[in-house]
Amino acid sequence: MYKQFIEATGAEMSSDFIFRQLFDRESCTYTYLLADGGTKEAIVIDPVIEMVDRDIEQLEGLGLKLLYAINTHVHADHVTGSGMLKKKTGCKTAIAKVSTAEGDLKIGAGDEFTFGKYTLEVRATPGHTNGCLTYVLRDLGMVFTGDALLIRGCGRTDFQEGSAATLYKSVWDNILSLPDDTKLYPAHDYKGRTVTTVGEEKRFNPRLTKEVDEFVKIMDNLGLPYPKKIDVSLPANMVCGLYEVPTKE
Ligand SMILES: N[C@@H](CCC(=O)N[C@@H](CSS)C(=O)NCC(=O)O)C(=O)O
Ligand SMILES: [Fe+2]
Repeated sequence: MYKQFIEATGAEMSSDFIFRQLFDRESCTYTYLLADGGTKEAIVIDPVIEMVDRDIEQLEGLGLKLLYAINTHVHADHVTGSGMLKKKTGCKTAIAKVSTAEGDLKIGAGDEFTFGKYTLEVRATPGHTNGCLTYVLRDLGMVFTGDALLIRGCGRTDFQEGSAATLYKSVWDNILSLPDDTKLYPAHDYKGRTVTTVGEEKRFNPRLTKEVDEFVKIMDNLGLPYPKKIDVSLPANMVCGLYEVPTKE
């Protein structure tokens, strides 16, 4: 009876799941730490170089072993901490193959990361950049969207081979097609919000609820200034952040 209950609800799967949503105030970036509390194996999504010591403190405090530091895309606004985490913990880095960035694992749609009993599925969601990936933790209905989908918004499409029409298709086919109660965790939020759901975004996203032609017009007229750190971030993130990093050994 109890076993049937846990099979139906996924309770066994989630009872020892460790999850931390960590924030970098400067770039408004969310870094996600996921782990299996049983095996202690962990993954970090979208670390920020200045926050690596915080991430390591979290991992050590929870007694976790970091297997992978993975990126949703080549970020334009901050330098990734994935290379630094590799240097400090021995984990593997990962980034989309089509981005042509360096990383231990050059990944794409259909690839998977396993940590303990959990599996993160890789989906290609290009449009904000050509190499944007979304990570789906199906068992727990949690999705890490990078900048493809932001809460009540989406990533800009005016650089890094961005394309509004491509982004629209990516998001509708690969994210908003998931069950309505799926939780969506973005790479950034500029208004203090932390999480949304597929159902909410299908109803309330002011851009993505429009027809594709109107969406493209909206995206073509955002008029956003370029991220302040774009010139530093792009070359650094092509090598997982290990670029002109001062060595203090
Ligand atoms: N002001 C910030 C950059 C803000 C920005 O451009 N954010 C990106 C995501 S980081 S590539 C974006 O896609 N925003 C979409 C939006 O609608 O806000 C800075 O200078 O770093
Ligand atoms: Fe981005």
